[in-house]
Amino acid sequence: MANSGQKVVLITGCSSGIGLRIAVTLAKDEKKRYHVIATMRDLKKKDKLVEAAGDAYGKTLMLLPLDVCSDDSVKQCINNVKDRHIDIFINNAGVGLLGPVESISIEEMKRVFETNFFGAVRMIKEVMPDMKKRRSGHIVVMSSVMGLQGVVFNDVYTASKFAIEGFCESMAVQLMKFNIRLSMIEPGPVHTEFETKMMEDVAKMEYPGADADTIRYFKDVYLPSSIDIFEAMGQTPDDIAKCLKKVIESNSPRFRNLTNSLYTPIVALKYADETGGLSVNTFYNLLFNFGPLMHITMSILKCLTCSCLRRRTI
Ligand SMILES: NC(=O)C1=CN([C@@H]2O[C@H](COP(=O)(O)OP(=O)(O)OC[C@H]3O[C@@H](n4cnc5c(N)ncnc54)[C@H](OP(=O)(O)O)[C@@H]3O)[C@@H](O)[C@H]2O)C=CC1
Ligand SMILES: CC1=C(/C=C/C(C)=C/C=C/C(C)=C/C=O)C(C)(C)CCC1
Repeated sequence: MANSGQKVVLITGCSSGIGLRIAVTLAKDEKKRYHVIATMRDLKKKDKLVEAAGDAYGKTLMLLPLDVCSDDSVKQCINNVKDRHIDIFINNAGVGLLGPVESISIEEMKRVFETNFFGAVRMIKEVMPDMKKRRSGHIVVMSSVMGLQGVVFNDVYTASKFAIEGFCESMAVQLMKFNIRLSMIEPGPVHTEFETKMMEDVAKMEYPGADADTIRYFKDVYLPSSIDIFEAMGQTPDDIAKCLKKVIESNSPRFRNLTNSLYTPIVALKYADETGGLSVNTFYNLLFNFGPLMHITMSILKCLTCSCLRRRTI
């Protein structure tokens, strides 16, 4: 149970990746300011989290089952929280989807929206009324850089993150009247199971309905560039957890939070040209004209940021 003075934080999708690291980081806060309720849809997957939490498990961290796609599961979980009192709600659960749209069934697309959009909305609907009554609370939504800028062959995933961005942009104004903060975290590539799961799905893909050229652009042009970008720009779940901790500990939390400054110029393109031509053309050139150069550019970038050159000059 939370001590008086401790903030109750509920997080979705804590079986792996970013959610797991956020749960552990907050539960291990040196001043013990947080009582963390880490949730996952299948408690059989708890071992990694429990191990990473160490001594904090059972003290500042507890577990509850929660599937964001189920009304019953969401209600039951929130009803199991003492007085339904949640100070900080972190909506992290999410799934990816990659590939030519022609090859993806509408059912698969709906699953992505069910989790990334309706899952988040279902959670917010459940926790928000109690926050409104108390005139306090902070809702943090794990969006993505793909909630701000579309990325080729990520069409449906991008759409699901744009949807939640639009929802939050509208909600933030109303919530401010109730003294409830709303923040979004917008990471670029992060090394988690998200990446592994998508690559496994891609390896299994047979691309029904897609023509040979589209498959070639996806497999031989997009995928190698994407792997280069993950290698050069990829952050760790710990980077994201630290960024989120700063956001929840700020006196005036930012609404939008890009975690990787290397993405700022990419996102800025659409605001620099209201016709949208600049961003579409730049992305086209980056992928189809400079794609092969991407590997070299990213290797140089990686080298510069890993500080090996700087170390050698000392
Ligand atoms: N990795 C990346 O490059 C980026 C990720 N993000 C976002 O970060 C968030 C976390 O992803 P990440 O940690 O990378 O990926 P992981 O795949 O490691 O983690 C996703 C988590 O979401 C959970 N989840 C999926 N569906 C449900 C559901 N219906 N109910 C409850 N939990 C569910 C998974 O649980 P289970 O184990 O049961 O499947 C898992 O715990 C996502 O919202 C993602 O879109 C944003 C930008 C970049
Ligand atoms: C920037 C960029 C690319 C790829 C971006 C990627 C791969 C982003 C991944 C973001 C993730 C994984 C977000 C998760 O929510 C391209 C299209 C290769 C070429 C053009 C420039």
